[in-house]
Amino acid sequence: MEQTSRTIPELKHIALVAHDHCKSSLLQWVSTHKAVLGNHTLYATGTTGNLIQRETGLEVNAMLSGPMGGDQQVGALISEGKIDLLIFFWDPLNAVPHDPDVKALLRLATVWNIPVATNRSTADFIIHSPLFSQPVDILIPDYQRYLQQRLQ
Ligand SMILES: O=C(CO)COP(=O)(O)O
Repeated sequence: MEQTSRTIPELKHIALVAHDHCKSSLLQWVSTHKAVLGNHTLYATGTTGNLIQRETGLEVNAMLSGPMGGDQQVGALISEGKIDLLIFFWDPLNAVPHDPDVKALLRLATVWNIPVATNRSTADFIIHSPLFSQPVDILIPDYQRYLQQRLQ
């Protein structure tokens, strides 16, 4: 696949997602970094987003709840280049009914090469990275060229 680049802007669009046993951990992380996160545009799956809003007062664009399609909505935004960073505390110790959607979300984040944290220490590394507070060029699939080649 040919690649092109896009710029992750200084003010980022950040998606926040947590499975039920990981929600308290994500809420603590968001509270710790509330001042920084408040400068960015936040998205989340339904329950996670409403809990963040309620507990921290941060404004969050809440999708549907994960099992009802929220993971897929976040994945669609990633495919459209509308999400710059994914913080997804997924639960490695409990099964969820929408496991294919979880896999699909993580897959699309990898396809579109956005930074992903699946646990708290990675989230800490990301938010403390100098790259977090500046514009960053990332390589992404060159969709237009991909389409042109397929239509030849
Ligand atoms: O299930 C989820 C992610 O797979 C999260 O969904 P909720 O935020 O609605 O709990």
